[in-house]
Amino acid sequence: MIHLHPTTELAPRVLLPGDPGRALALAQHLLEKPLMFNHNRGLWGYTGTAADGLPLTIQSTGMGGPSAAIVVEELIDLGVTRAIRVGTCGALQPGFAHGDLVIAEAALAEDGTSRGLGAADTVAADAGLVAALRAAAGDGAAVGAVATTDLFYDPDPARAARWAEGGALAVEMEAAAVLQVAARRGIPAAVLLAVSDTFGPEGERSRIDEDGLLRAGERLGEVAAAALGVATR
Ligand SMILES: O=P(O)(O)O[C@H]1O[C@H](CO)[C@@H](O)[C@H]1O
Ligand SMILES: O=c1cc[nH]c(=O)[nH]1
Repeated sequence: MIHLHPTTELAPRVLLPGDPGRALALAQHLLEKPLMFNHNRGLWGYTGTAADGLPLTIQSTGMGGPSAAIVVEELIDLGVTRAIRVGTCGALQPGFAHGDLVIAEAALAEDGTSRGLGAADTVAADAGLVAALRAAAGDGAAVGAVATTDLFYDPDPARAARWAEGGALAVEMEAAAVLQVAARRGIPAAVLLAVSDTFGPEGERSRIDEDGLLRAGERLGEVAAAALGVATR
C-alpha cells in the first residue's frame, strides 16, 4: 500500500479513530497483545485479540476527509469488511454535555472529500451497524444526522447555525468521507462520536478536559467494539 505499510495481518473488522493517540489507548483498552502494524504517515494502526477471542484492528484515519478516505480505501484493499469510526465532535444542539455519545444515522456532506466521491447532500450509515450501536449504547446515545466539515476553525458561524437549524446533532470532520468510501466499495460502515466540545450563546467553545477525553475514548471503543460483535470484558 502507498500509505499503510502493514507488518501484520489485519482483522476484517476495524475501529477508526481520527487521533493516533486514541488508536493506541483503544488498543491497550480493548486488545490482548496488540501489535502496531502501521506507523507510516503517523497513522498508527494496531491489531490484537479482542474479548471474544477474535482479531480486531484499530486504525487511525488522521484528521479530515482526504486522509480518512485514503485510509479506508487501503484498509478495504487489505481485506477489511466492516468499519466503525470512533471520533469526537462538537455539539450543535443544546443539552449536550462533554462525553455524551452520538450515533450518526447519516452525515451531511459539507466536506470536499465526500462530495468529490459523488456524495449527494447526505451519506447514510449502514442500518445494521446503526442498530447494533443503538443496542450497545443503550439509552445513553443521541441518534441522528451529523455534519461533516473541512474546517475545525470555521470563520463563518452561519454554516454551523444552518446545520443546527436543519437538525444536525453535531459537527466533525471524517464521517461523510468514511461512509462514502465504504458505500462505494460495498462494505458496511457507521459512526459513533463523543462530544468533546460544546458552544455557548456567542459560539464560545468549551473543550472537554484530558481525563474526560480519555474516558470518552474508552467508552467509544467499548460501545463500537460491542456493535462489531465483540463482547465487552
Ligand atoms: O477525534 P477525532 O476522531 O480526530 O475527530 C475529530 O477531532 C478532530 C478535530 O479536533 C477531527 O478529526 C474531528 O473529526
Ligand atoms: O468542534 C469540534 C469538535 C470535534 N471535532 C470537530 O470537528 N469539531
